[in-house]
Amino acid sequence: MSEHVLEAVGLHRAFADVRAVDDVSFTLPEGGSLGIVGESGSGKTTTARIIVGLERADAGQVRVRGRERGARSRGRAQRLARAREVQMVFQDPYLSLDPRTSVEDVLRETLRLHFPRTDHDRRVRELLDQVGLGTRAADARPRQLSGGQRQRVAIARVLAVEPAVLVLDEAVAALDVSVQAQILNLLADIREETRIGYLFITHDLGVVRCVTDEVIVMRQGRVVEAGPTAEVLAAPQHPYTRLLLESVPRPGWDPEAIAAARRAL
Ligand SMILES: Nc1ncnc2c1ncn2[C@@H]1O[C@H](COP(=O)(O)OP(=O)(O)OP(=O)(O)O)[C@@H](O)[C@H]1O
Repeated sequence: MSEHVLEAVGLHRAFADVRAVDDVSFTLPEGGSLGIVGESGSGKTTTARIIVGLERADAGQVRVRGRERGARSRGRAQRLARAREVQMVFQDPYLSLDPRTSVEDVLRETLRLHFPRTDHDRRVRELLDQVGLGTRAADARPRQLSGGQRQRVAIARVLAVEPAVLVLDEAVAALDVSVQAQILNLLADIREETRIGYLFITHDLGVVRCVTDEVIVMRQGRVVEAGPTAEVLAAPQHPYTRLLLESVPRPGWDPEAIAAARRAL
């Protein structure tokens, strides 16, 4: 068995004449956390969507625990098994939560689908507990919850599937800074407990610093720098990474300042 829970090898994806993803490779160790950073349009989301299976690659391979992730799965059992390999948390959980379904029912639906023969009462309580939602939240509908609570529900739902890898695409970008910190702490705790591997897609170097062990920096579809997060942030080798670091107005980035600085690069 591979020591890497996730491997991306030579991924390519073009849209017309735009090379959105241009020979991207990386590995994620079991229980590890890898950040993908880069400014808007650098290819982060397309890479994430290929990993999850929402987008096809023109070339390259994605392997989970050493097994190639096929393009299409036939049959229900295969589709469910594939879903258990990689799950995704999006920026806005509101869009992916049904407004009429209570938190508890969201979790029950997922558990029924993936684990029809287990005790769901206990597991629902465990999941709520794991994401720091009280039993009172169990009956709530999404609109009755704050943004941070909704993101906790989205995280509980993906944990219910017990995935090998969690892809988080700007998962805290829409939240207030103090709530961001709570969710990032929660994700760090969950990683320690579950050993699920994280792939963090973000434009925010603060997030990368907080929750990743390794980072890759993308520019125009290519990986321009890769390494341990602490090293890359402390001593960036590529001018583009240095530029990204210099253009960080806390707590996030100002895309216009980056664009202006890039033109001067
Ligand atoms: N479905 C699509 N059709 C055409 N072009 C696309 C499509 N998806 C992405 N692109 C293009 O591919 C490039 C990479 O986009 P991508 O969304 O992956 O970058 P990103 O780094 O995630 O940016 P952002 O942070 O803004 O989401 C961009 O030039 C984008 O316009």
